[in-house]
Amino acid sequence: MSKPVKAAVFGTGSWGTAFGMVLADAGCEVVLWARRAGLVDAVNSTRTNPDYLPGVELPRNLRATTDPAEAARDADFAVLAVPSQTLRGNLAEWAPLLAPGTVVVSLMKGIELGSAMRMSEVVQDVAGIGAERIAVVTGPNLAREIAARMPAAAVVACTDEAVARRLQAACHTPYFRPYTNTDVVGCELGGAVKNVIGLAVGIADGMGLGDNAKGSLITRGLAETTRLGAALGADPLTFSGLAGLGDLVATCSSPLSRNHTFGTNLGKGMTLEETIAVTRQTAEGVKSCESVLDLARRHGVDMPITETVVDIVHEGKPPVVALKELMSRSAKPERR
Ligand SMILES: NC(=O)C1=CN([C@@H]2O[C@H](COP(=O)(O)OP(=O)(O)OC[C@H]3O[C@@H](n4cnc5c(N)ncnc54)[C@H](O)[C@@H]3O)[C@@H](O)[C@H]2O)C=CC1
Ligand SMILES: O=C(CO)COP(=O)(O)O
Repeated sequence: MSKPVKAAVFGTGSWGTAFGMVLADAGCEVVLWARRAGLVDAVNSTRTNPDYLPGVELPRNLRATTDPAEAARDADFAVLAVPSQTLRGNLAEWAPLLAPGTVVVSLMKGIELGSAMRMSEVVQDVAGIGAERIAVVTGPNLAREIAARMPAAAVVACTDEAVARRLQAACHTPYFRPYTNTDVVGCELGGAVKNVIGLAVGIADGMGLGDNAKGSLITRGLAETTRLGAALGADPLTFSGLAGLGDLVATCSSPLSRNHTFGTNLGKGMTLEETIAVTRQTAEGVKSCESVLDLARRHGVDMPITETVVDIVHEGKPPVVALKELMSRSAKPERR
């Protein structure tokens, strides 16, 4: 019998834990790395993650450790599931622990502030490994639904299709259906910008603007994501797939989405401070709206919805004023 695939998951939050379950259900031996010993003890002794996925029973072939070296040892895949803005610092510690053959997998949907780098670029920069050893998992994958083993499709992207296929096999279960893609740039941008559009739709929902506004924001949000992608060399068709439209639909319709909920609270009139205070998990779009806009400006791409989100979230512009400005932009053809 062949040895089981070993996966280390760095980050025992909502998605790290839920994706660890997917890998375990697909037959991998999974080790989660967590910062806090208390959480590691809970995972190993009660087979639950009470902080992030209360009430969900974890598979037997999944355990946790606070020791990154133990997690990384002999791993076929090192899966990264920490907030995007902490990745650089975290990976500086973990990269020396990775074996030369380990494939690094990013679950993160963000753009780094300051550098405007995608997560796979940060991995390349910090770990010094080639693009053929870096993969991305993205798509409409709300962690709580996946942890309940509700059906979903996803994209596993790597410039090396053979590596994408290996990862596909490692995370394919009866309820989780991964498709391969070699357009890493498009897949990462789809995930990162959808969080920003999710904030915009949440704000509109909080303001009670209705479903036409939601449909309009999703579609025009996808248009500006596609423009950015085209400028960065992505395949525009990626954005009509799971990493683009699929993820937007899930995030923008679900009360489980942190970005959508964050936006809804702002749209209802909460201040930024109040909204942050009631948000317990990572809402990536809050920081990444600024780095996405930075990236767009570096490439001369117009992203009016993203700009509006930055104005509301970081410049304190009242949503009603921002809406008026967005609606009174000059008339344009739908495609340009
Ligand atoms: N939750 C979801 O449904 C999905 C999340 N994602 C993406 O996955 C990434 C992780 O998100 P979640 O797991 O949902 O977030 P989370 O907030 O549930 O968990 C984040 C984890 O990172 C750890 N962490 C926080 N700061 C850290 C630091 N400075 N150093 C090391 N670890 C730190 C936390 O302790 C926690 O274990 C994000 O980029 C998110 O956009 C992608 C798809 C689905
Ligand atoms: O990316 C997600 C679903 O695919 C999760 O969205 P939130 O981070 O907004 O919860």
